[in-house]
Amino acid sequence: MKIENLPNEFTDARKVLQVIEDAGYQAYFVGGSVRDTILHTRINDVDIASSAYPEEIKSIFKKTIDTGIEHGTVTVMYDGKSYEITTFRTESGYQDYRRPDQVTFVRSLKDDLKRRDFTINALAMKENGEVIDLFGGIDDLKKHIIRAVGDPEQRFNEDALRMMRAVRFASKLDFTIEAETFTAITKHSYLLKKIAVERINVEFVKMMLGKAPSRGLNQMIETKLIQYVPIFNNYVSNIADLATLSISDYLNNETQVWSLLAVQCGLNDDQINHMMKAWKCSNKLTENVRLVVLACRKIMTDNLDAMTMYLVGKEDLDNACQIALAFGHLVDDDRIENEYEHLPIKSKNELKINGKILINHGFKPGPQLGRVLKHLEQAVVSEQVNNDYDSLLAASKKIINRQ
Ligand SMILES: Nc1ccn([C@@H]2O[C@H](COP(=O)(O)OP(=O)(O)OP(=O)(O)O)[C@@H](O)[C@H]2O)c(=O)n1
Ligand SMILES: [Mg+2]
Repeated sequence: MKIENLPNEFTDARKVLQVIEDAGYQAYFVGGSVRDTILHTRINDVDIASSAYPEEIKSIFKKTIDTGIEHGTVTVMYDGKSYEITTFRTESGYQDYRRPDQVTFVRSLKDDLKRRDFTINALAMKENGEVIDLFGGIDDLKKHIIRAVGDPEQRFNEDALRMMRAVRFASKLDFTIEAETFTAITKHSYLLKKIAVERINVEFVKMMLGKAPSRGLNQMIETKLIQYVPIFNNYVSNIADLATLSISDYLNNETQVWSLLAVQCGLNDDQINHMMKAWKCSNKLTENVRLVVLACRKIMTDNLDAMTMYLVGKEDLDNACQIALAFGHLVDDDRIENEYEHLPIKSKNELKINGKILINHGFKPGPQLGRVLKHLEQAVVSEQVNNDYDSLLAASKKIINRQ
């Protein structure tokens, strides 16, 4: 196969391949970028592999950075852009099911491709668009199949994360997992215990945001991978129920993914914190998920009030609407957006009074002042007090007298 019009992502990188070839070595595009070009889908990153050893790459280009030199990766700066170039390599050892004990640089493309995870990822492409397909990757792309390169058991023993990658690609592309590969995952699913949660997280979220997340979830249950991921091992029936919904029509981002799961598993705030910690998600993301879940539950019980909209904010309100839609709730998102737009204020900075002004009016600095401002915020949002200086000052005095 030869691809005539390479996507723009390759335009500059082609020059780098040419420079390496002119120096007498081989260089190819490898991995996801070749797969996605054949599928006509968006390319994530362009990886380059070469027969040149790292030291040789460094002697060809003026400016390089030793990114992961022990694994054979050098970053090359060329015409103001950076490119990661990895020497063809084989790997051996894998005592810990995630890292090779030894990486050996080789000159043969075939040796490099045969240690890769799936046939659709073991394609290489020359600078001129010619695709090298040594393991039937193009055929599998056509037949919509995820198939391990060579012996699937060996591939999963080398890196157990690849089992999650299989369900990720099956969902992302809406492909089936070939029978032997599927059986090998079922047999080795327990090895996922060895893998850092951060790496599982990346694949899991990509799976949920794929074309066929229900397929991915069902495969995680069938292969028992679900038993070896945090939290959801205790919610298998909730996950099975989730897989019956057409969630892919609604999910667009990571916040939605975790919020959907939290609502489906009926988690409270403490449990959401626990889930997010167990999956090593950031505090910021956790905060967003708590807000989205709060809003989503109110939307689904037709209880959405001004203060919740204010607290949650526009972006997460939109996320909450999407989750409610995914659960089949009829959501009038235009109405909700309109109500949000008409809130008297969107943030406390918009209050026509602040701590400093109140202090000038004789209020004492300290926690009590903070409470007064909080009250004012609530009163303005729920339209009990107008957002003007005089009304706010009067309301502040009333609040202080009450306390
Ligand atoms: N556990 C892994 C991870 C990666 N790879 C190989 O390294 C390539 C690049 O990996 P990565 O960027 O993680 O995946 P992509 O296939 O490029 O997918 P994405 O579009 O998400 O970048 C893969 O195509 C595959 O050939 C592998 O064999 N085993
Ligand atoms: Mg990639």
